[in-house]
Amino acid sequence: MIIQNAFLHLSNLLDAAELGQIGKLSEQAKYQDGKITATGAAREVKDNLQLNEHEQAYMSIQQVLLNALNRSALFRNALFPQNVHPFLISKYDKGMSYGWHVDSPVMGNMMRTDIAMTVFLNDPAEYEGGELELQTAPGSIKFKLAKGDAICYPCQHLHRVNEVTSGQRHVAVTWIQSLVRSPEQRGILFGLQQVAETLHQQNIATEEVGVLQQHYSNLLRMWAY
Ligand SMILES: O=C(O)CCC(=O)C(=O)O
Ligand SMILES: [Fe+2]
Repeated sequence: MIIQNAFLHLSNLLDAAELGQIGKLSEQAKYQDGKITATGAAREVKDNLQLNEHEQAYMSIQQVLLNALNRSALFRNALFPQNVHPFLISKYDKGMSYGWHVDSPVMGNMMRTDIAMTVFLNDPAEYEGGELELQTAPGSIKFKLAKGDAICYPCQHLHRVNEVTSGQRHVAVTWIQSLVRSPEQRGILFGLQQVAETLHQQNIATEEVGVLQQHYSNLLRMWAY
C-alpha cells in the first residue's frame, strides 16, 4: 500500500528490548518542570515533567532512540532527516497537559524545525486523556498510539496535549530539520519512491523504471537544501 499522508505513523519504532531499556533507565532518573525548555507563549501553557538532561540516563535513552531512527527506512524515505534535535523525555501525571501552541521555528544550534515527532513510551491503557491533538484545515486529529509507535507531523500545525485525567503518559519528543522543507514536496517524493520500490520488488526493470528513478533523483536534487 502506498502511504499518502502528511502525518507519518511509525509502527513499532522501538522493539520490546528497547522499550524495556528505556523503562528501566527512566525509572531511576530525576524529572523536572518542563517549563525550563519552553519559550514564549508555549511556556504559559506547558505543564509536564521532563527528564533532566544532566541525568546519566538521559544520554543512554537518546542513544536507544537514535538507533531506532537510524534503522527506519520509512523515517528516512518519507522525511529526509538532515538534523534531529535531542529528544525531550516527558511525563504527564494526572492533571497535566500542554495547551495549544506552535513549536519554535528554530531550535538548538540554529536548526529549523520542519517536522515534530512524538514517540509513545507507555501503553495507552495506562492513562486516560493525554491525546496529542493537531489542528488541521479539515478539523482536529487526535493521536494516542501504541507503546513503541511514533507520529511525525509538519510543524505548521497548532497542537496540544490534552489533560491526563488518570494514570501517567510517558513520551519522547523531538524535531527534525528536513532536506526538503515543504511537506507537499516530501509527499510527492515519498509517493514516487514507494512506486519505484514496489516495481523493484516485482523485479520490473524496464526503461520506464529507469526514467522514473531519473526524475525522482532530479526532483530531490532540485528541492533539497
Ligand atoms: O507530548 C507530545 O506529544 C507533544 C509535546 C509538544 O507539543 C512539545 O513538546 O512541544
Ligand atoms: Fe509542541
